[in-house]
Amino acid sequence: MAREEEFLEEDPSDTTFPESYKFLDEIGVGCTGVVYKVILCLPRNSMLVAIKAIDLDQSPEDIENVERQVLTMSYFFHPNILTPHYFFENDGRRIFVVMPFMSAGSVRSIISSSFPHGFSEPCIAIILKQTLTGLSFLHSQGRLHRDIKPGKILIDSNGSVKLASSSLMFTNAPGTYGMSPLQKYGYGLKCDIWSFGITALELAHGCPPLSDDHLPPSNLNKLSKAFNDMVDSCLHRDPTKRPSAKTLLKHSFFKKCKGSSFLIKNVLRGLPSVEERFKETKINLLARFTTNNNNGDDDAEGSELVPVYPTESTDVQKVWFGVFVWALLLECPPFCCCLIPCNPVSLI
Ligand SMILES: Nc1ncnc2c1ncn2[C@@H]1O[C@H](COP(=O)(O)OP(=O)(O)OP(=O)(O)O)[C@@H](O)[C@H]1O
Repeated sequence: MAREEEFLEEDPSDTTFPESYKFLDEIGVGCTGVVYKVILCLPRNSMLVAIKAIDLDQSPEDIENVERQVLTMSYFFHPNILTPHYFFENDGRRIFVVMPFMSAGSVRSIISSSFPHGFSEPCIAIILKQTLTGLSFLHSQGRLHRDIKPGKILIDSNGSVKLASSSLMFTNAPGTYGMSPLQKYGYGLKCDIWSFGITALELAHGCPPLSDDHLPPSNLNKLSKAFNDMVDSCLHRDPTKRPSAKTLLKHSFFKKCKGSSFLIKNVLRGLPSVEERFKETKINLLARFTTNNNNGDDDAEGSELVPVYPTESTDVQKVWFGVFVWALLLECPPFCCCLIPCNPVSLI
């Protein structure tokens, strides 16, 4: 029996005590808390897992809402969806979500550490195809993802790719931000396709279309027609004209997709561990923070240094503005159809 299946058969009550776990390292941080690499210490089945500690003080949601969302996520079983094993509350302030440990971490952290100018197209195709397969599954269940981005795409050491989520939503969830246009026009799932297109650009260039000066990277035209055409279709200004995830999977860009071994050889081999990469990110941020704090500011000396953790969330409006400027600068880029006003709601 696979170790993961053994773990799931363990008496759940044993796995919902913090004492059952040994916290090893921080491996990431999100908007709502820190993610740790952890060993489950139960005598029979010790194994590596990841635990996301959702800090309820930082979360806009109340505890019942967070628990309901995590519970919903745990019902989705698909090879390309990261399904949490368990969750439990700790001291009334944090919810620990226990999930499979994806040893290569997120695509965002891989890009930041080792691929600042993006991946080769065969690698992009492997990552995106598995992501899209997971997304297509969610959509077939009538669920929106709402947060497709490289930070939510996780890779394991065997090259398998899983889509993580903190907040899956019912397509007809009432009263939620951005939901009214979705309900009115009935194309809610297509906002995930838009985000998927932006994610594809980020994988190809190492950054989303929001760099400080908004200039497109110099290698923008080196991408194949199939890639540009695929992104183009995702970023269509009219959501009804964007393909569904299922249709997109049939796009020629994914036709000759290579296997996971190609990803292992060309991306994962030699990659620093996820904890080393996170440590490096923190050091870099602290250094940048220190420099900014001391630049021409005499009063900064002696002032208290507060380390700022990187959050991997992107400022949506900035991304859209970035795409807008890229499209203008390239005159007739493949994704010029996304020349739209920078109003998030108009895009959804
Ligand atoms: N299961 C996991 N295995 C390995 N690394 C993970 C795992 N889950 C998260 N990480 C790492 O931690 C980082 C932060 O994850 P997290 O889900 O908190 O980010 P986030 O997208 O900002 O979250 P949210 O917006 O839901 O708070 C990821 O980008 C990834 O590098």
